Amino acid sequence: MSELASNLYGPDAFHQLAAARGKYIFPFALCEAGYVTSVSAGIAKVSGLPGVGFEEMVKFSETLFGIAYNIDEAEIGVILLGEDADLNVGDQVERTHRVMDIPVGDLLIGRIINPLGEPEDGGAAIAATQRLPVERRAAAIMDRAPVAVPLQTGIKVIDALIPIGRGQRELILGDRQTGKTAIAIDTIINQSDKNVLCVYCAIGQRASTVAKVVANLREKGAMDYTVVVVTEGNDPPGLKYIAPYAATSIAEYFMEQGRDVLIVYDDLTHHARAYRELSLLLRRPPGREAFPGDIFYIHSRLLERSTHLSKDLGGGSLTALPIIETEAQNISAYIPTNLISITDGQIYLSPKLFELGILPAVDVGKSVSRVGGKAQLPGYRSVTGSLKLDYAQFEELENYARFGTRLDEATRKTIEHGKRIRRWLIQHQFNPLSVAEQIVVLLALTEGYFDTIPITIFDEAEAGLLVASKELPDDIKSRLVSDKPLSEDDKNALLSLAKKALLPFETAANEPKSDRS
Ligand SMILES: Nc1ncnc2c1ncn2[C@@H]1O[C@H](COP(=O)(O)OP(=O)(O)OP(=O)(O)O)[C@@H](O)[C@H]1O
Repeated sequence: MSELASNLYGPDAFHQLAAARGKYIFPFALCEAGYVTSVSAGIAKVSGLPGVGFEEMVKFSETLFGIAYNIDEAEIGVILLGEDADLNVGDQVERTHRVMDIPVGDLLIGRIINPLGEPEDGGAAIAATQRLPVERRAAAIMDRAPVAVPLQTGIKVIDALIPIGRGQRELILGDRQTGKTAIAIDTIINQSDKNVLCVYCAIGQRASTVAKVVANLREKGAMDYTVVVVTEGNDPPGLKYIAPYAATSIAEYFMEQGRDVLIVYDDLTHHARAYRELSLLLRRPPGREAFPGDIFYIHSRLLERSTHLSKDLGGGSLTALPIIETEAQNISAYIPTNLISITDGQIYLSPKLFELGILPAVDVGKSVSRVGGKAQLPGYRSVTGSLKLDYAQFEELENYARFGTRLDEATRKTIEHGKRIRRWLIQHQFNPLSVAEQIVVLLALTEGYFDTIPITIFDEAEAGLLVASKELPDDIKSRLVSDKPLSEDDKNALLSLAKKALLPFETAANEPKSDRS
């Protein structure tokens, strides 16, 4: 039955089967069909499909499909993958004998599609020759290689202090409107010359927000190497639920070709809510915050698919940047803690820093990268030495300094140094910096060259040094991005360049009284 049935929908395949068997088969076959017993927002209950498998696609009409999700003897619960307006009790449902899949391939680059593989950019239908199931098994442990190559984001605070490696899962979390999407988009934009393909998966976002993101990607030329998978806020919950899995299959296809891929899930809070909605409608028992018991599993099986494949499998990588929205800075809520424990680190965005205009509003103390440090370029490691510690000390001392306490010389110096680190970490959106540009300034900063420059003219001084760094010999520039630490000679060359470039900005007094930053 199954061999025959799997060919029900392909007449050519049917005749091939007949020829292979060498006997005549009637060109029609029995079809297993049931009927709809109830319909509720995004879910249909169906009776009469005794042979249906878990996650099998079922067909309601030429345009409406669903995924069999709750399999009971009497009835199955189906997640609808489209609008249910025309679906009525009593309508016929057929089995398709296949699981849900999505077109994959180079044809998708530069396109905007929905999780069913249909174009959303007004372009031609996707004529991909290959399809992959949306739910796939993650690579086995022996098929994985350690994370060893950095994924440069072009964002100073991340590349210097919370580095990300190719194949890593790094969570971006923070309250609403704290710049989460901005970090992901800047990272995509920075991949223009890095040979990294990108997949941006918008889950349950407002159409205007997605349009803005796509416009920014287009303007910066990033659509040339990006696929956008989109579901909007008013889409059925079934589409929102499958969106990240479909996007991951598209990304995995490229990874399995040996390419480096970056995927952004924006955001998994909407995904978790869509799954909660479906689970409650399917009458699955609710748990904490009314989420079903397998809410951890839906995210862990998704993020486990991001990895760095071993050389034997082509050496491709899939780096994931899942985004989660917190409420009232509560990072210990259910979904954020789940995601924190699944991923290899998190970048926490603080609304307090955002209000102060310290953008990107990354809270360095609450952010961590558990595997990226090993992948960070040695050039960074030679210069970032005490940066994190100096900054943490500054943040601690800054609180005391607020009370107007009289400060000793050492404390005052630590605070002045910390202020300059903070100033350096501020970076405008759409302004990614190259590795060389970051390391040149970073070295001068950690060596205290900026401490004698009034903070009010810090930006001008930094810009002056960046202009001067363009004159660096090419061999030094290439060594900055190599896999070797900086030699003493190179360090000295960089420092003497910094000294010369910063000289005009220095003043005799290194503690401006009008300093308000
Ligand atoms: N580094 C930056 N420099 C300047 N503006 C920034 C920066 N980062 C974010 N912004 C601005 O902050 C606002 C919020 O950013 P964004 O939309 O990325 O936040 P979000 O946390 O993703 O929001 P939401 O919760 O709605 O998803 C935007 O107007 C964006 O332009």
